[in-house]
Amino acid sequence: MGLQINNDIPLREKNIVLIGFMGVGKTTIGRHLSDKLYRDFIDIDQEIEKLHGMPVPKIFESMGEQAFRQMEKEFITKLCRTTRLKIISLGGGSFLQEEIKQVCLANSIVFYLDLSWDSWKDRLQLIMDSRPVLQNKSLEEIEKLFYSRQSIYEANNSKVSTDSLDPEEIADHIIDTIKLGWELYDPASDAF
Ligand SMILES: Nc1ncnc2c1ncn2[C@@H]1O[C@H](COP(=O)(O)OP(=O)(O)O)[C@@H](O)[C@H]1O
Ligand SMILES: O=C(O)C1=C[C@@H](OP(=O)(O)O)[C@@H](O)[C@H](O)C1
Ligand SMILES: [Mg+2]
Repeated sequence: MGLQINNDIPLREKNIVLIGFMGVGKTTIGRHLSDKLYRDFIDIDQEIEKLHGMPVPKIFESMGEQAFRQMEKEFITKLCRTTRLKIISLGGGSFLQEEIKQVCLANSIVFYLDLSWDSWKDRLQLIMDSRPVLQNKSLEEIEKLFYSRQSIYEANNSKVSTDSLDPEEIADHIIDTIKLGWELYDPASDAF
């Protein structure tokens, strides 16, 4: 069965969902988008952390990755079905779950932050300690994981190549793209 787009939500009110590999900047750029578009920002990892009162690595350690994936699924599914006008940054592994992918594509505008491996590996030290999936892996193993996940992010509405752009430039690019879409496909709406 093909994807069923939810046409009950006006395009301008759809949540904007950011996807991409760990460390590409989903959380950082989501915050910029939220400031620039005057919309609430929801970072799924941070919501799960608040709910359980511990950081993601601790959740992985004490409850296991399976439990974390289940929380991700429940959280994202509910948000996508019940909210509008939000900026939502997912965790890099969430699109591995088919149900999450489907619910995001059906109800929101999905933006892929695409960063090359060469640029990404310069960022590894910044994120290494806070990403349990990267623990105890060699650079070669991480590279394999990086490439093995690229295809899952190809399910998107739009993507931006983020190499050599700073977060503000990336956010501006996303806003330009989204506004063009609004003007083309939802010109009559008075919403934002
Ligand atoms: N465009 C960018 N250029 C340089 N560094 C960036 C950029 N975007 C994010 N970063 C840095 O990369 C790290 C990971 O960013 P983060 O937003 O947490 O990524 P994600 O949520 O995709 O894992 C942070 O230290 C952040 O400051
Ligand atoms: O890719 C992954 O499997 C994960 C990515 C992380 O989020 P970021 O993509 O924001 O780093 C976080 O959800 C968790 O550590 C697992
Ligand atoms: Mg993040």
